[in-house]
Amino acid sequence: MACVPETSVKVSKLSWSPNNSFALEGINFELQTGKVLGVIGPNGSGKSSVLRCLYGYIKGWSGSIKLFDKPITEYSALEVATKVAVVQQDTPSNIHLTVEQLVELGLTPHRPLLSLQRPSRVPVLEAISKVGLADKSHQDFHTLSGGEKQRALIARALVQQPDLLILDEPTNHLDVRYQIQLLQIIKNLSISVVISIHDLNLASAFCDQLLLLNAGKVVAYDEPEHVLTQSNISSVFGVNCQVQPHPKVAKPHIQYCYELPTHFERKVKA
Ligand SMILES: Nc1ncnc2c1ncn2[C@@H]1O[C@H](COP(=O)(O)OP(=O)(O)OP(=O)(O)O)[C@@H](O)[C@H]1O
Repeated sequence: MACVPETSVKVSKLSWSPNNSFALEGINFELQTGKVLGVIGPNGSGKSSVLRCLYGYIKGWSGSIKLFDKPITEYSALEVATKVAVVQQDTPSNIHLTVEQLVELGLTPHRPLLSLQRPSRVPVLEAISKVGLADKSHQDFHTLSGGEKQRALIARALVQQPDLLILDEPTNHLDVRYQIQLLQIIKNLSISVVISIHDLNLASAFCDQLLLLNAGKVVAYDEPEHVLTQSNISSVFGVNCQVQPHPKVAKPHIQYCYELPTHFERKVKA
């Protein structure tokens, strides 16, 4: 039996500077196999850029990125496609496929080249039903609501059966029930997940570890209770809040005081 590496992602000294200014500078973190890492931080702090480096969309970075103990630069495109599934932040608008056809595309990396045989619909229908779109499976993707589109793309990623799932703000179009449901599904997959997320309470409840970024640098990287401190939140996001253990899930829960501090200087890139 193939031995599963303990670490799915290991990032060391990752820097990226488009336009001669740092978008990412000296980023270090690693993700244990089967765990969920939440990437948090204010707008423009570098969350999507970190994710894009991980799935090979951004080139020209420096440092080291290893996926399952192997440098990402040594992977072929097909190897990445079979191991890593990605749900990007922006939902594409030019897909003219039904939900079922779109989700079926998730099976493509696993199909033998030139295979004419239609793959089994079972995993496709299961994934569609998991994200609550069973009644929309024949509807055209481009006619779905924003949240439905996002769930269809997540179903496509699930069908891919990746070892590593990368999700860039997957909850931003979802209502609160679907946000919780999606994060429960992700957690129950027991695969390695890197997810960027704006809702700090959801990040706290569902992520094993958090990477807090500000202006392209790591401010904190640890378990939620050590990252989501009142002082980190107010200094990075510029909001007043109180942090207490959630009464049910024993993770930090943030209550915002809906008054902004009078002095706050947003950090900008170097
Ligand atoms: N291709 C690019 N060329 C130049 N600058 C870029 C490029 N991509 C990202 N940036 C800059 O890098 C910084 C980080 O962007 P990124 O999208 O990673 O932030 P983010 O934390 O995901 O933000 P948000 O929460 O708003 O989605 C921003 O200042 C952005 O303008």
